[in-house]
Amino acid sequence: MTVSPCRNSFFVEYKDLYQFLTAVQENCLNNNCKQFVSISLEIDLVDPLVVLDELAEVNEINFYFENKGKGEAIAAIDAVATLSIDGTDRFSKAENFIKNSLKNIVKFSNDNLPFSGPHFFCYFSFFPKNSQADYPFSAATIFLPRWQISIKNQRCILVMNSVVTASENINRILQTLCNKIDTINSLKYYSPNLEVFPANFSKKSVSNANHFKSSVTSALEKIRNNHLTKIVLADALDVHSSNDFNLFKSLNNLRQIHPNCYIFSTSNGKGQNFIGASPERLICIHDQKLITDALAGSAPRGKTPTEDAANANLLINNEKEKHEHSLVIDFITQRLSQIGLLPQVLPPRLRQLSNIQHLWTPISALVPANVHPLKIVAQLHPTPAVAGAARDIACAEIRRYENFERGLYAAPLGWVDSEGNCEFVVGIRSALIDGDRARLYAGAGIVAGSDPEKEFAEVQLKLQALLKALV
Ligand SMILES: C=C(O[C@H]1C=CC=C(C(=O)O)[C@@H]1O)C(=O)O
Repeated sequence: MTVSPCRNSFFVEYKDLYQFLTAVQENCLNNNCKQFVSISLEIDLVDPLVVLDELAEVNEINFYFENKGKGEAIAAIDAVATLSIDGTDRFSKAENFIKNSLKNIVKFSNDNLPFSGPHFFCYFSFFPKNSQADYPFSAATIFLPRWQISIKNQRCILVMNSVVTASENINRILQTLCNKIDTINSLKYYSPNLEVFPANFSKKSVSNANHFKSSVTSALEKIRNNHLTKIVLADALDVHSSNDFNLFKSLNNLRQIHPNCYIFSTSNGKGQNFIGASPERLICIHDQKLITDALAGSAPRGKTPTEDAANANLLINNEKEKHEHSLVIDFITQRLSQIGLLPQVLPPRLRQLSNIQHLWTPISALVPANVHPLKIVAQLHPTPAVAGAARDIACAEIRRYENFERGLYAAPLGWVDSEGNCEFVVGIRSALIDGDRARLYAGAGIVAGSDPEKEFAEVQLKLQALLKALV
């Protein structure tokens, strides 16, 4: 079998790649084993969201992650290895799965390619086990994608992860890669316009306004009685559209409307997707430098610059909002210290989104090489920005007050690479999409001094920002 030509620069690497695969296969023969190869190549610039839209199949798992502000986007399509589990030890099992898989992966890559090499994509549920029996996602899913397309600094990298066995036809692997590059090269760059059509939606709150407000009132009573100091209560909105939701257009809208949020989407390979635009980074580790966000305390954006500045000023000086925020800083610094890190609290600032602004304090730390990113995720999730304080009491109360499954809402999702780099966000301002149905989720932190009316309005504001993007 001969391999037909594709992109010019691929020829440069072709000989090396052939030799690499032959050597891997020889090893498989000698040791009677199979191995994974992770091949990274630079390709012509393409929008990973377009690739996702064109190449993802309904029956395959996938993941999309974009931060427009950072000029980064990554799409992971189909899986060569997957772990789906639940339970309180889901983070440590995920860590072991990644570590064991990496022992059996051989990399082919030029140095200095961004997002090169194997990346494991992970998403977790808020609680260790979902109580809704037919909730469509496991409490933890970790996968090594078959295809990964990413953009960083205007460079586009394709990663193919594949299995090599003693009997594998190496030319077939190369032909598959070549065909994929050709297909991707033939895709048009998408014009980044907003596509907001007059919505033909019917909407129904899962709880109803009174249920939410009376839960806040009851929680405030528990706060007064010192049962807890903070609880984050969420609301869900069910939306029924006259057509199936268009994920690609909805994600494109989200990235236009929320350029400084993390846009994410993941599919379970059975037709359901979880998507959103989150302002909250759980952790990002790059070259052992960790950064995490304490994000809590909110105010609406103003309609004029003067009103906006007044709202910001009120937020920065509001004792109730500052208390709500400081509980998150205290929790994060304590939890990082417990695993031997030395957290540095950076100067506080505002995170201003299109419709809402938040108190924001980034926290940094150096991560020793022996501390896996998922150990830190396990240590931090859920922070008081999405659960409350004391955490376990708040989580038990959340189960009692909320009459829907949180599932992936407010839980970590992101990627880990083979060098200990990672990025995880908290899946807030999110929606579960199933054909023509969507369930939207958003919440608000309740502390002493919270007003049920205002908290309800804050949640509605967050839900509207998401709803506006759905088509
Ligand atoms: C729990 C959510 O937001 C959290 C993150 C930022 C600000 C928050 C607040 O001010 O209540 C929440 O703690 C959500 O949007 O679903």
